[in-house]
Amino acid sequence: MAPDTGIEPPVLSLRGIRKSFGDVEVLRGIDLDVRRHEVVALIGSSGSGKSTLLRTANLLETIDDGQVFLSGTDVSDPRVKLDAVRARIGVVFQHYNLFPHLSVLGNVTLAGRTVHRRGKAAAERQALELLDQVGLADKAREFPDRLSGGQQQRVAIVRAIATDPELLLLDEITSALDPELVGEVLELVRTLAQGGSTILMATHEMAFARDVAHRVVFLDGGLIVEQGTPERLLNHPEQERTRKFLTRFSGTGLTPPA
Ligand SMILES: Nc1ncnc2c1ncn2[C@@H]1O[C@H](COP(=O)(O)OP(=O)(O)OP(=O)(O)O)[C@@H](O)[C@H]1O
Repeated sequence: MAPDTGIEPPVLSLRGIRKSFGDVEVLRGIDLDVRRHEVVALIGSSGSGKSTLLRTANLLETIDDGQVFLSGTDVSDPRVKLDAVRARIGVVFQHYNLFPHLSVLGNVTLAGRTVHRRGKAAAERQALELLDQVGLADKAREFPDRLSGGQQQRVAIVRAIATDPELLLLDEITSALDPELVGEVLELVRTLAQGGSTILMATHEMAFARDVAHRVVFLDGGLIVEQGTPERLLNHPEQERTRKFLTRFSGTGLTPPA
């Protein structure tokens, strides 16, 4: 689905975000918009601040300076209730973080019940529908430790979308998976992207970013160095730093940049 043309405010708008840990300034003034139905891939070296950026978007990390707007509302205003903001954003982390003492159905149902105060029966019905759509209905009564990593991560994604979030933040969601399990998780993200979800994802999967993202953003030294369509940025980077990063990446033999 094509991104919104710009009449509505962006779903996410980061303005002048700065964040330090001790003496180290990890984000040094980040401006970034994500429009409705847009899929934005955040790339950069390990330690460049991708996760920190995602965490500031969800207000899991306090910011030192700047503002975070969600659909036009300044949610970094201290008077805004954090839970209400987080309920509007789905987050999936590298490690699936499923509740081990709850079944798959329990994990997915809990999200709908907590955020939307849905009744148990309605939440379970919706959870089962979602699990069915991703081919995991037969795992509904299982506990997470009986599932493969790929299946657990797909459940984590279903849990994140069970609340109908305005924005999905995906933080290196395939990094902890065995290579043979990566495909099934990426396939689910591709389906969500094609269905019009608004997604900001930190990823090392360049081929996937090229395929699925509308825009790729290269982060380095706490700044956005360059951004553009996947084709432009990955094939014809304008900045020396982007070129170096992509060359280094291709040198690993993992995910060729072009
Ligand atoms: N809670 C924290 N306390 C102190 N330093 C932190 C904290 N979180 C992150 N950092 C530091 O901030 C920098 C950026 O980390 P971040 O995890 O955002 O990078 P990243 O680009 O996501 O890396 P990776 O690709 O390895 O996940 C790193 O130097 C990291 O050590």
